[in-house]
Amino acid sequence: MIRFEHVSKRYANGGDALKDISFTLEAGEIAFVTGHSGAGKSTLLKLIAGIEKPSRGQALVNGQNLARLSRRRLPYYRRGIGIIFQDHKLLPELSVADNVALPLVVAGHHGPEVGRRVRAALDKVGLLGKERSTPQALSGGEQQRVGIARALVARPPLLLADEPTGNLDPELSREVMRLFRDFNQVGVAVLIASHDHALIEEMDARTLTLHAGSLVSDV
Ligand SMILES: Nc1ncnc2c1ncn2[C@@H]1O[C@H](COP(=O)(O)OP(=O)(O)OP(=O)(O)O)[C@@H](O)[C@H]1O
Repeated sequence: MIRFEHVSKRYANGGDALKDISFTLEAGEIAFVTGHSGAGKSTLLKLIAGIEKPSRGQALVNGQNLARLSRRRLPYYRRGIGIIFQDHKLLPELSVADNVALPLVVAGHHGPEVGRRVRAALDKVGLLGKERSTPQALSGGEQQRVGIARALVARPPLLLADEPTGNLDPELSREVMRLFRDFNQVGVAVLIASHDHALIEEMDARTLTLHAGSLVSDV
């Protein structure tokens, strides 16, 4: 699913955010990316999401060479990736159901199939019955679960999560992690950037550790 070979990233006005990173993530695998603030976690996810381009090395994701990803192809490439943000980025003026439906609508789906898939995604995260609510009417944990439903509604084979539990208490964090495990168990590859060591230990999953842009351990 992901193959990085000697990948480096230097921002135009900065130093090396990533240095000579090599790793693979197989289809259906789950792994954490950890490291202190500024270690390069978000940069790694941004490369995979096609938000930034690698400066050196070869990065392949879902069969796409990221250095050759054109602006025109980007929307198609992105459909293969579900992305979950710490601040979930839900649109406040839309209902929960319409927020979750967005990736399907953008991909050109319409009609009853959209409603059916939105309900199935909300059911998976335990939020059936909140379809007509607005995001503001939900708790932080519920909003995060709406973000997860939206990331997964189009059934992407790869899920990226950047500090998905940053704003949640330990119990809700565990719940979100259980959801990731469930999706992983049905074959979705999951890569989670987090600095929550307690949670990472509890999950007992593969962990890539970055330090000042270098990959210092992969266990
Ligand atoms: N757009 C940018 N332009 C220039 N430098 C950047 C940019 N984005 C990140 N950096 C730098 O790249 C390095 C890695 O940043 P990154 O955000 O990937 O780290 P992180 O591990 O995700 O940190 P945090 O846990 O604080 O989010 C940092 O030194 C940061 O200042």
